[in-house]
Amino acid sequence: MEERKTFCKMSDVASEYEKKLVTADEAVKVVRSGDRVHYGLFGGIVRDLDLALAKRTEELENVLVMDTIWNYPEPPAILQADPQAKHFKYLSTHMSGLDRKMNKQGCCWFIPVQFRENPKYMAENVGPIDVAMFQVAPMDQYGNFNFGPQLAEYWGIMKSAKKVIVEVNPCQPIIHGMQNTINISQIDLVVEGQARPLPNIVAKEATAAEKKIAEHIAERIESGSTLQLGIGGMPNYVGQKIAESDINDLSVHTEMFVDAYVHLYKAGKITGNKRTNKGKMVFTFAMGSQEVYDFLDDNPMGYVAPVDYVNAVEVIAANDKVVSINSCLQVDLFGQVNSESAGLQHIGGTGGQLDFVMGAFQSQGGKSFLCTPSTRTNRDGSVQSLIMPTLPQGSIVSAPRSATHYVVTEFGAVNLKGKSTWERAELLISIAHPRFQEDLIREAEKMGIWKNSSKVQY
Ligand SMILES: CC(=O)SCCNC(=O)CCNC(=O)[C@H](O)C(C)(C)COP(=O)(O)OP(=O)(O)OC[C@H]1O[C@@H](n2cnc3c(N)ncnc32)[C@H](O)[C@@H]1OP(=O)(O)O
Ligand SMILES: CCCC(=O)O
Repeated sequence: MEERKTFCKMSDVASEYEKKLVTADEAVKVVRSGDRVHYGLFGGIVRDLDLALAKRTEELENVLVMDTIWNYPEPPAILQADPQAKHFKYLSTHMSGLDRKMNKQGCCWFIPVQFRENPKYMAENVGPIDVAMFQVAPMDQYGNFNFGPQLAEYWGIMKSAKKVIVEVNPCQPIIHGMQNTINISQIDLVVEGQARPLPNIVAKEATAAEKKIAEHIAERIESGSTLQLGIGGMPNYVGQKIAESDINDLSVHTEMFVDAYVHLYKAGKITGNKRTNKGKMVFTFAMGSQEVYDFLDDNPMGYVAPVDYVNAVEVIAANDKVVSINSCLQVDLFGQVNSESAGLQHIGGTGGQLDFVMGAFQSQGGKSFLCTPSTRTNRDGSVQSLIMPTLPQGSIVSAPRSATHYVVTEFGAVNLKGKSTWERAELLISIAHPRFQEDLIREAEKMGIWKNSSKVQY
């Protein structure tokens, strides 16, 4: 990005806005064949600009378009216009269910990332970003546009962006925090988009196994903890269990802000009495129901910050009793955790899972929990154990065995830190489904990681 003035004089703000204001169709004319375009993050991904770019499909070749998680119900307009990916290649640094579907159809690719490092990848590694587009709230009297409840790697993207286009969405809430606005002087073009509510992500109801998992975790949370909860029915149910318990004096330092925090706040459980950013609920993006966005709107307790701050291991660890709760897909008997793939099929990125696993462990009195139901019923009706001897071919190790702290299934929670290979095998088998335990013991014996065997049996 060329050097830009940081701020506009207040008297210039309105005229600068008028000069830069164009329609979506005019704005996307800056995109050329071969360009790399960023579409924005989470609930700030552009819609009107996507529709306008789709109209140019036939005249463009080899345009790379990046996002994080596409959360709208229908695919991007550019891919509806170009389902064979002949003109646009779509790339995601995480992937939602819909991104996964597009991936299976061959028109969406994954970029593996460690979430805290995303700003640096965007600034220095992906190559120049020719056009960065993202949604913002309407401009204020000082010429600043609020990014809404998503910040993560925006400033990294801005460092390498040659052109910056904002799509104003009056439904973007105003979020308090650090580096949470961009000035009109830092923007090339402004498009006034439609007022579109942010994606309403309602957590699934927790299953019976997830409820048991949540209970095992809630038993291990002490008053005075700082929480990081992931997405889904299980973390939400943990929130519900805490709200009903006598656990008190909780704080929030989390990657993603979800509904559970609103419920905990309403139950009087959040005091914000932690060491860093006292009184603030710190996050790098919010994704939840409309209640989350309404709660955070102009709420001085909310504090959005860049992901290289929020997810930095030392920043997480600076608070005491950090409790990190995330889901995974499979765990092997060494304690290696796969949260990303079913064999070769990509499911979702690891995001900030490892950042919080490491940060929580380093925090005084901290704990991280990686959770999975003990079994999965496949489409053909067969049941498989998700505690397995080794991860299947093609699986991704998201948390290495050296990092894994607590693993939780509906049968209990075990702490693997400092444990030998046979102790790990024993602990993990103790929380596997009973119908698979004998098989797992036999496999552990063959692998040389059972107490009475120290040699691999070929
Ligand atoms: C966003 C945050 O959580 S912030 C904190 C840190 N980040 C993370 O922890 C990221 C890593 N974790 C994740 O991405 C998620 O928690 C996941 C993918 C592990 C689980 O997410 P959930 O929403 O609980 O999974 P869900 O049950 O909806 O399954 C998602 C997909 O994975 C498939 N799947 C789930 N479990 C398995 C499994 N054990 N084996 C194979 N496939 C599986 C499902 O079939 C589904 O596929 P489909 O939508 O293509 O049919
Ligand atoms: C994009 C990051 C989301 C996650 O951590 O899962």
